[in-house]
Amino acid sequence: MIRVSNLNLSFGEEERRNQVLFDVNLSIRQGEIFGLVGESGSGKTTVLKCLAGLFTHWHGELAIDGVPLEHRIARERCRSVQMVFQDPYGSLHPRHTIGDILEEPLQIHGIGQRQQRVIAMLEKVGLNRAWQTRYPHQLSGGQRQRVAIARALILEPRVLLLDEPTSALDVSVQAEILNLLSDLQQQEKLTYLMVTHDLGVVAHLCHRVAVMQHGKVLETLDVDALVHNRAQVAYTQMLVDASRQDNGVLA
Ligand SMILES: Nc1ncnc2c1ncn2[C@@H]1O[C@H](COP(=O)(O)OP(=O)(O)OP(=O)(O)O)[C@@H](O)[C@H]1O
Repeated sequence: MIRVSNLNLSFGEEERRNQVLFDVNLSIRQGEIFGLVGESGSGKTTVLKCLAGLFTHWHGELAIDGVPLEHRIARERCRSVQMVFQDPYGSLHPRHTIGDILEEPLQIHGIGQRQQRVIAMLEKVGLNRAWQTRYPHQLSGGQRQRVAIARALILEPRVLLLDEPTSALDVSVQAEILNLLSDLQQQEKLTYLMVTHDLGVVAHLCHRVAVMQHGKVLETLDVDALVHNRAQVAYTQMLVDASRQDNGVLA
């Protein structure tokens, strides 16, 4: 469903050139929830941004559903791939109502029956039609992230790219949003590629995971193997041990 082949990306020119991705390879199946973990700065978000078309100067090959992605953002790509960002405070326009925020992508893509679609989508994410007239600042962090997820799904994409979707939320709200994402994935038969630093989230939600360090994928493994100490690479084992010591989520 998602294929990333020999993905390389650098920022800056000549002596300021900084290569941040080195021959990244990933192959994610239809209906899979695939995690990307690794230390800060290892390139996880950058991989998502290449797939979302937010970076276009990459080298290599990217494909969604067998269709190669071009080095520009194409309208059709928005229909098949959407991204949800970490910070629901920054990602919603503060002066637009929730109804406007959800309707805008439908308008841009010339899709009809917008009212019905907006209301149906609000209900899917656990809100209702009354939320249409509210503004982002009137919502809690969890409610904003529900709106961000609704906006990502309103064009009925098949792939969601999730960048730390719960890390800006209170612990009590994180589980709610993870459960919502899990339910939506099953109902809509979506494929997720999710960046997280939280191995507890990986254990709870993901089927497989790739471990990144310094812009490279060190290994890809089943979550079962991760949880049961069958990682091949010492760095992965170190992440697992650190997670166990921190909060016991993988204990
Ligand atoms: N627009 C940019 N210009 C220059 N360098 C960038 C840009 N975006 C990212 N980088 C660099 O690319 C590298 C990888 O960043 P990236 O955000 O992908 O890491 P990450 O693994 O997602 O980290 P984190 O978990 O902290 O979000 C970092 O060294 C970062 O400084």
